[in-house]
Amino acid sequence: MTPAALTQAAIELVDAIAAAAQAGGAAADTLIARYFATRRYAGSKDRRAVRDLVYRAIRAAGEPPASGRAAMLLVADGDPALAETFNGSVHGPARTAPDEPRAAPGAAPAWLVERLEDSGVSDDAMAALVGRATLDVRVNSLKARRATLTIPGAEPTPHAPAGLRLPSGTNVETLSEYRDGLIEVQDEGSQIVGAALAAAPGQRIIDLCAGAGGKTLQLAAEMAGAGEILACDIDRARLSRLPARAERAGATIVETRLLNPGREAEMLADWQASADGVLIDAPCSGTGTWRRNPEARWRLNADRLARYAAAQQHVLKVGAALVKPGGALAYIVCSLLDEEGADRIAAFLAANPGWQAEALSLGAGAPRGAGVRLDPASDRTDGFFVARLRAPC
Ligand SMILES: C[S@@+](CC[C@H](N)C(=O)[O-])C[C@H]1O[C@@H](n2cnc3c(N)ncnc32)[C@H](O)[C@@H]1O
Repeated sequence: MTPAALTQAAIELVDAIAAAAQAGGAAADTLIARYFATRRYAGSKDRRAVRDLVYRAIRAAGEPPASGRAAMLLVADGDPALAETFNGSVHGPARTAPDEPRAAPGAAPAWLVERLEDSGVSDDAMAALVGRATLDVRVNSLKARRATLTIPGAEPTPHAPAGLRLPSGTNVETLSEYRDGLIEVQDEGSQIVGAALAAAPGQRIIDLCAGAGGKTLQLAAEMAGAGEILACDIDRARLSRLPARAERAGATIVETRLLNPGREAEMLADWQASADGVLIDAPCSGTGTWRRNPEARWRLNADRLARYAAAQQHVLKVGAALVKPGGALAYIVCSLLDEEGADRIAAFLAANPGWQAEALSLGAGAPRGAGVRLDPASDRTDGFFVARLRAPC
């Protein structure tokens, strides 16, 4: 494909991605894969180049752009070679008109910038939220030690004891260490907050919002494969991926239980007030993971955010009832917004006298409300809020 044709393809894709984000449609990666499935003439180098342009445009435009072309022109303003591809050639974009509008630059839509500012998120952290993510894996201590793994280009992550940072673009799934369950893809921030429960061997632990089990497998490793973990979720597709991952990781103490929304307490009656620890990796807006899905900030609106807060309050209530007297509850969201993090914990503590927030020393992050917050500017991780609460005895 010619450079102009690459630009045109990227413009078409940004159009589709912006429309889908606002209509609750497919994610950018899915749309890019679909686009190329019907354009076999594009080689792998072309696909990489288009994908790179698409993500540069998504990252640059804070508000959903009026068009893919307006977003690409914004990027072209800082890239003369890209600007030259607006040359009116056969498969390329039309020439730029005088005073043609550009998409609005920024880290996020204005209403979200305001909410992030209200949550004490600095300009640097906001800009880093849409930067490029690192590629981190967690060494599975059930099968391996970080010090003895020799993955080309891998460096220990600065804070998480089992983390390795791989060169960007590494195809992890082709590594024998991955196939043999010695490593799992997991951002360093996720490893740091996942350790906040401080689960120990022999304990009975519930991972209430386990999804496909990223943190369940971490808990199993921290527990040295001794004890019991019940991994739950309301999403059948996600939870069904966990048993195969657990088998690969040698995590034999994990059982799964699919919950019906609204009937969680009933379906967990056998675990009421009996868990040593409950991990709640709550459903959230994912503002902390925009580095990986920058179009997600075009997807969010105030109603959705309010629904997340209600869901968070709900899972906190369900999870707290499962903790035994004196047991621990760790609450995590991959968001920097107080309304999903610090405010949810403040509301829980106000409504549940006797519960106490504990000080956390995670080696990263900064105090926020009753918990700790990690951000991509200070910690070079995805953004997270985490708090650990102790149940009354
Ligand atoms: C942030 S994701 C979990 C990610 C996962 N812990 C990991 O480390 O990969 C949040 C999960 O909460 C689940 N969820 C939402 N509402 C729930 C509920 N009422 N009970 C249990 N799980 C719920 C969602 O289906 C989703 O999989």
